[in-house]
Amino acid sequence: MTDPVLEVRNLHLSFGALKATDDVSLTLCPGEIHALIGPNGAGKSTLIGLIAGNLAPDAGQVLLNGRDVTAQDVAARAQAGLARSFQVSAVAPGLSVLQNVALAVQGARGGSFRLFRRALSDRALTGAAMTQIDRVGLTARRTVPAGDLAHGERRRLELAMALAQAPRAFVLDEPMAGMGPDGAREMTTLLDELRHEAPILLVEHDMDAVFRLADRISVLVSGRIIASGTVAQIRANPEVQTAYLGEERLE
Ligand SMILES: Nc1ncnc2c1ncn2[C@@H]1O[C@H](COP(=O)(O)OP(=O)(O)OP(=O)(O)O)[C@@H](O)[C@H]1O
Repeated sequence: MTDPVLEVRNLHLSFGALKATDDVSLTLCPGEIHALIGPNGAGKSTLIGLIAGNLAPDAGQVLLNGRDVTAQDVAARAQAGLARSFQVSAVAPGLSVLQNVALAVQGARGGSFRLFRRALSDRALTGAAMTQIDRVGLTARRTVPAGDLAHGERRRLELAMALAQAPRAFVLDEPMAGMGPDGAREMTTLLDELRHEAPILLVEHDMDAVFRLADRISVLVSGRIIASGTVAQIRANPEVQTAYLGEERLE
């Protein structure tokens, strides 16, 4: 079996008496989309925070490419290849799409942001940035200030910035949120392509998208993973139906 790119081992985190993360283990393997679903308050954001390094666990480990990163902060995990997108955003609204992505490329190469102006006139940098902009379908919008983008375009910009960091794993927090049906379909197609770049841990409430994209689904309820399996297994799991999906949503 291929080694997981991202592995979470027996993570625990309590807020006072509340067990927000209760002995959670999961893996993310090359090429896959592993969806994490669960009702509001199940602990999805907490788990993402533990994986990305915003939160420190009471117990357990996070491994990236087999290396224990539990003691590392957000920046160190990002440098190690963990690309988290959508809730924490570094998009500068006054800068163009191209400038934002060029800065992300520069940051990934360890460049100093004080060399900002030089970065924007560096052809190698802008060339690398354009490659990612083309991939997410924003070529025609490259000179537009990020602050003027429509919601779905902004999400694509954030993906281009994540791609610029040559990620080893994506952790995506509700990429379909706030999108209409067309936007959600486009994002679904894009994520389906990106999984080959780096596997995706996907937190998403849009069950159509989850059922279309996920190779595996883990269901989180009250901080615990109550089931993990393929789309077919999860749809057929009676405990999942009771706890979360509801029979009507499975039809
Ligand atoms: N900093 C905190 N202090 C105390 N309790 C917290 C804190 N952060 C989260 N919680 C609680 O932990 C539980 C899990 O919350 P979390 O936000 O991780 O759930 P979620 O699955 O992401 O929910 P949603 O789908 O609504 O975003 C909730 O009961 C929440 O109220």
